[in-house]
Amino acid sequence: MSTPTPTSDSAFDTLDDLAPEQRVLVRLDLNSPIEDGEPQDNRRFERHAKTVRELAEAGHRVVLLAHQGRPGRDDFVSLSGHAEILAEHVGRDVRFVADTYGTEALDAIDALGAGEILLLENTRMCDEELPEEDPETKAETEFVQTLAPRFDAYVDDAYSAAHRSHASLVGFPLVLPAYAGRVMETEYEANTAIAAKEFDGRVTMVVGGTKATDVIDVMNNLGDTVDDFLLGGIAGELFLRAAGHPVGFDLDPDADLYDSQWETNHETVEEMLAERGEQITLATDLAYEDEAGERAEIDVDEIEEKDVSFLDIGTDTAEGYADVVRDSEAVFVKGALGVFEDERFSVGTVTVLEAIAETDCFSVVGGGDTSRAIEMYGMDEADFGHVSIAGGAYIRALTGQPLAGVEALKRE
Ligand SMILES: Nc1ncnc2c1ncn2[C@@H]1O[C@H](COP(=O)(O)OP(=O)(O)OP(=O)(O)O)[C@@H](O)[C@H]1O
Ligand SMILES: O=C(O)[C@H](O)COP(=O)(O)O
Repeated sequence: MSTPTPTSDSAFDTLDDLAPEQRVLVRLDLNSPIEDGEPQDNRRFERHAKTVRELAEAGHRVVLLAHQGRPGRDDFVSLSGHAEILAEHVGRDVRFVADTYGTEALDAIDALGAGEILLLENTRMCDEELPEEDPETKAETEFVQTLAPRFDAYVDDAYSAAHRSHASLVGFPLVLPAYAGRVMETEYEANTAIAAKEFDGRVTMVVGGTKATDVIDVMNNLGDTVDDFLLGGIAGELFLRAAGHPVGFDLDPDADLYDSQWETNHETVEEMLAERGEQITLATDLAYEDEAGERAEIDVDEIEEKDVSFLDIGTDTAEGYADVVRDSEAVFVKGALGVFEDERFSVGTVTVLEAIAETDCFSVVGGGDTSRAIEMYGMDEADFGHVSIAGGAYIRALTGQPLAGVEALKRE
């Protein structure tokens, strides 16, 4: 395992460039799963806590901005619970004020002492935050114009939200000296490595999960960089269907996993198989639930009827993929190879992740859902080069698209 580390010639000014005793406004991404109205602890808290602790220990006054959910959805809640979880990870008190830039927020900011930490309310509760607009427009909003004069510096740690051109992400870098936080630096380095780094040996990409269009875009963008794409999940089944196997169909008329994605993507998938099929490895066996509720497996060549739902790649395929991983210099993961949340169907995802963990390769594991398999099956995150906390931003990086928040932060 080799760890991607920030380079000294960073694209950004970083915390190393920050003057002492500043009033800093810090954008985090604490967007989390919500259960019964409460945020659930996850990697994002642990990662951002390091940036926040570093700033507080250095004696800065630290004011935090973050968002949660979207208006109209169940996960659109206050950040009061987030402050408690973050405080546990930072090991210091994190005050919370249920206001973002009104009088209550401004008073709480003014009352903050050196080394103290304050989290403001969900940025998406401000009307000016969300509409996707250019940085100049966002910089002129009342939200940005009211908060900015209270601070000496803006620190952006929210790589995983950087694909959004929202006020708290792209407005402040235009009006305050802007710096990348530690999470921003590390995520940026790791997630752009596939395009930016030169690898001498085999470069492998493991792709699966439920979003076939994302997978196809990633494969098309990285076709000249990656030697082997190892496929699984829904995306893998759609490729098998294009290769003529009776898999990758919605069997339940209410389900919408395969057929609409097939309609959108089948011509592209057929072309990809015809033009560069040698780069693309498909499962040779698949797993399903038999009548006794047990995991059962079948060779793809023996599947004659479309009468079962497949929930994982088979054991032979998983071992073959693990061999490719062990022979790779770099491995990137986007999406799970099966429904790993059910232990019976975790074999593909876990076998491949364990192979990455034991191989001395450069590795990045991304996708909000997929990276949960690491702790769920007792693997040590330290055995991976980088486990990304980004979902949509990771996809955009892998498909070669610029991220508005990253562009706004880069040095002129
Ligand atoms: N054969 C399958 N049938 C149904 N679901 C599957 C199958 N294979 C994998 N999955 C599901 O794919 C999910 C992970 O893929 P997803 O497309 O959500 O990608 P991600 O990159 O991890 O997450 P995100 O894009 O949300 O950050 C897992 O929750 C897993 O249960
Ligand atoms: O959780 C995420 O991926 C980011 O916080 C972005 O959230 P959004 O998709 O609601 O904009």
